[in-house]
Amino acid sequence: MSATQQTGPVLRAHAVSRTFSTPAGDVHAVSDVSLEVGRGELVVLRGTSGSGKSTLLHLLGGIDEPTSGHVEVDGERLDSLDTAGWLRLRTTGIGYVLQSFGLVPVLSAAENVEIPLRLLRTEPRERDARVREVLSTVGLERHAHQRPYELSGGQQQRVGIARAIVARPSILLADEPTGQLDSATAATVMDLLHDLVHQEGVAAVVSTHDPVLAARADRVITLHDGRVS
Ligand SMILES: Nc1ncnc2c1ncn2[C@@H]1O[C@H](COP(=O)(O)OP(=O)(O)OP(=O)(O)O)[C@@H](O)[C@H]1O
Repeated sequence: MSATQQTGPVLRAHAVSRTFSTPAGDVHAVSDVSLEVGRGELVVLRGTSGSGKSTLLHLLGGIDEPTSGHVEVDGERLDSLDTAGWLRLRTTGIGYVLQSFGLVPVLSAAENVEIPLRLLRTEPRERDARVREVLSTVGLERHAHQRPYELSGGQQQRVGIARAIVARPSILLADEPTGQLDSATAATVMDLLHDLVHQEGVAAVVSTHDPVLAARADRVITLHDGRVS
């Protein structure tokens, strides 16, 4: 089913749990979490360090598998996808924004942003037009040819966000995307995420420790010892 045909929540987690077996015993990182996120909705995940935010984001994005429960993206269960379905989801279904930006240092801003479109073998003219469009959306049209080291932290994260949305994903996941930024820059990046989510109609889940940033969300979910509190 295509993203545009989907009318219900884009992202659904059904009673997901993730337990890690360690030499010191089982760690219940996420316990029985259910949530639904709709198109154009920005949900912030809050919680103290170790409360399970990263683990839950990994489960929502299919980077890790739940010990029990399941996740649906655009109505499809992640645990039922075949290889082709999985590739489609990883290239066009989910965009990730990383705390450390994750940019390729030898590539320009535009070349970093176009990576997902190259993987999708998008035709060059269409690719260039979309890259220009998203760089403009994140306010970096005049920095397209600069390498990451020539950009500020906030600008680098804007490149990371542009790369995450360039293939028009249904879902945007961001783990502490402002964790390496000063508070003023963090606020502008969070505002950008908020505007993008509404503009692009993407369902977003963003983790942050910062209550000021959380206030910009449409909805806040707080985790405590792996459970929604
Ligand atoms: N691969 C793993 N093996 C064992 N334990 C893990 C693993 N990953 C996470 N944990 C544990 O699961 C719990 C939740 O960790 P998680 O990283 O999800 O928390 P968090 O809320 O994202 O923390 P932070 O805000 O510090 O990033 C912690 O007790 C952590 O030590």
